[in-house]
Amino acid sequence: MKNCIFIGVAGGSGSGKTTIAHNLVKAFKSEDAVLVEQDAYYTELNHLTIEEKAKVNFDHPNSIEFELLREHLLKLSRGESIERPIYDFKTHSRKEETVSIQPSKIVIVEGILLFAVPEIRDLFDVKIFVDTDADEMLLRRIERDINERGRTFASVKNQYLNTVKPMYLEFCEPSKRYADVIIPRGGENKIAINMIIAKLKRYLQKGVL
Ligand SMILES: Nc1ncnc2c1ncn2[C@@H]1O[C@H](COP(=O)(O)OP(=O)(O)O)[C@@H](O)[C@H]1O
Ligand SMILES: Nc1ccn([C@@H]2O[C@H](COP(=O)(O)O)[C@@H](O)[C@H]2O)c(=O)n1
Repeated sequence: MKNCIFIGVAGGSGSGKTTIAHNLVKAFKSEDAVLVEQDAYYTELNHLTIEEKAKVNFDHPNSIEFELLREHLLKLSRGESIERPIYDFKTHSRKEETVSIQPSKIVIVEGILLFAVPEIRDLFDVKIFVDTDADEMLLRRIERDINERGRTFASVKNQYLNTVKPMYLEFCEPSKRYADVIIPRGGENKIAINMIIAKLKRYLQKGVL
């Protein structure tokens, strides 16, 4: 018997997944909803130099330790806590420390490839796809990667053309077909976010979606 419901929030990089996922979590008491980010599960690449790491295709499903993510989600569903890794985008590696995440009635998971991997997709009770225009996603990514992830414009441009865009078209965008709800325009779509919150509040009161 599952002790929680899983809400998956997928969409392209820069589409607004993190913003939406945080807005959802914020609407509930801290013991009722938790967030697990797919980004925390990027595979450790200790055998590579930082220059080699920067060239890795981080948008292919093989770059993420989905087995560990699945194991952690199943633990949460059994009412057990997890130690979620912490990923550092500046060094392309996992930190030594972890974050303890307690089991909760609502578990929100966000990430670009959640619906592209059947073993993960199948866990979700509700699948939300954040659908934002490619030009807006790219502009947000350029700003964020330069300001927060220690990148240059040239590195963002090369990565976008070589891996981000082709992998989005191959894996992420086609996975939209599995979504139950598609949210246009991303993080600031308050009407869509409030409708989902209302549905989840009803689930907490009545135990049904
Ligand atoms: N609707 C929006 N309008 C403008 N900027 C936004 C919007 N939604 C998100 N952003 C900004 O774009 C960047 C990427 O958003 P984020 O939610 O982190 O996307 P994702 O998790 O899909 O990569 C962040 O800096 C965020 O503040
Ligand atoms: N070392 C890394 C690992 C991942 N990325 C990029 O992150 C994107 C996914 O994160 P979002 O928050 O944008 O959903 C993905 O597109 C990877 O290219 C990276 O640049 N470096």
